[in-house]
Amino acid sequence: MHQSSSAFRCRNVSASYQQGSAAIFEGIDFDVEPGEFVSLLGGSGVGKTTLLRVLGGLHPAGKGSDVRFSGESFTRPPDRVVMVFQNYAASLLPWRTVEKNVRLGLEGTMPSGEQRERALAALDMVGLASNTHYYPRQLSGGMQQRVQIARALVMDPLALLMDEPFGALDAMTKATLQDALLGIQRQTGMTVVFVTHDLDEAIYLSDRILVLAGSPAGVAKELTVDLPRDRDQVTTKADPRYLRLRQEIYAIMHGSRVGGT
Ligand SMILES: Nc1ncnc2c1ncn2[C@@H]1O[C@H](COP(=O)(O)OP(=O)(O)OP(=O)(O)O)[C@@H](O)[C@H]1O
Repeated sequence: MHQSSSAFRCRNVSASYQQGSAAIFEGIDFDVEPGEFVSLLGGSGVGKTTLLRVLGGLHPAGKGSDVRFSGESFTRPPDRVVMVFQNYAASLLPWRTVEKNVRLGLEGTMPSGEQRERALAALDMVGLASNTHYYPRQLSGGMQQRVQIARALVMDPLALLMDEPFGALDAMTKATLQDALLGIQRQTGMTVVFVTHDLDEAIYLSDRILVLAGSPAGVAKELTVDLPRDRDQVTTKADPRYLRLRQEIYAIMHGSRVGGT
């Protein structure tokens, strides 16, 4: 898996659900650099999922929008841009083993041996190398979400678009998967755009955070997370810079100012 000149570029991006109806968001401008981890953070209904779907070519951007991946505009999902959804349980096929679920996207594109090799490599990355023959019903929620991530990784993505992938997991499992994701990103160099409404999760994972707010929504704030990489659930979250960012973002999301900055 390799890094290339892939990145998102958004200018004046808007979207709505019906022609002529009010925009969910408008005037959105941002770039995502190759290998960067960017979170879209905001309250429920602000439009995070819709924006992610626009980046993934699954929802049309409004008139006058300019959305590009690797310098190219698109109207369908760009090659090697892969989505990971929150609802992992519903998207695994119960009659297929873990390995067969992961191979799904490769079928018909390469010989069986190669599919298997790639599936096993992806499962190894998410820590499921010894569970390849399990069926989804034999897996915990966290393991099912690991399978989903492996299913995305097997496509050799340049960019992963993740929609609250850990939203339904307990705190412990969530923390473990956050660290697994950071490890995978370091290893692959892929670009990640991550939707969450959990500000701690956004700070812990990201290089940069875009806070969406308003109706129609816009980018209320763009913050660089100046915390060292090699993050750790305990020490990173005790870092004064982490706490300052947390305070600042909380104030933006709750419409008040904290600390007078
Ligand atoms: N299929 C749809 N048809 C019509 N309106 C929709 C559709 N999907 C979402 N919306 C509306 O678009 C707005 C943004 O929804 P979206 O799911 O993008 O927000 P979100 O920030 O991801 O919310 P959440 O955090 O609750 O998932 C909401 O007002 C929602 O009601």
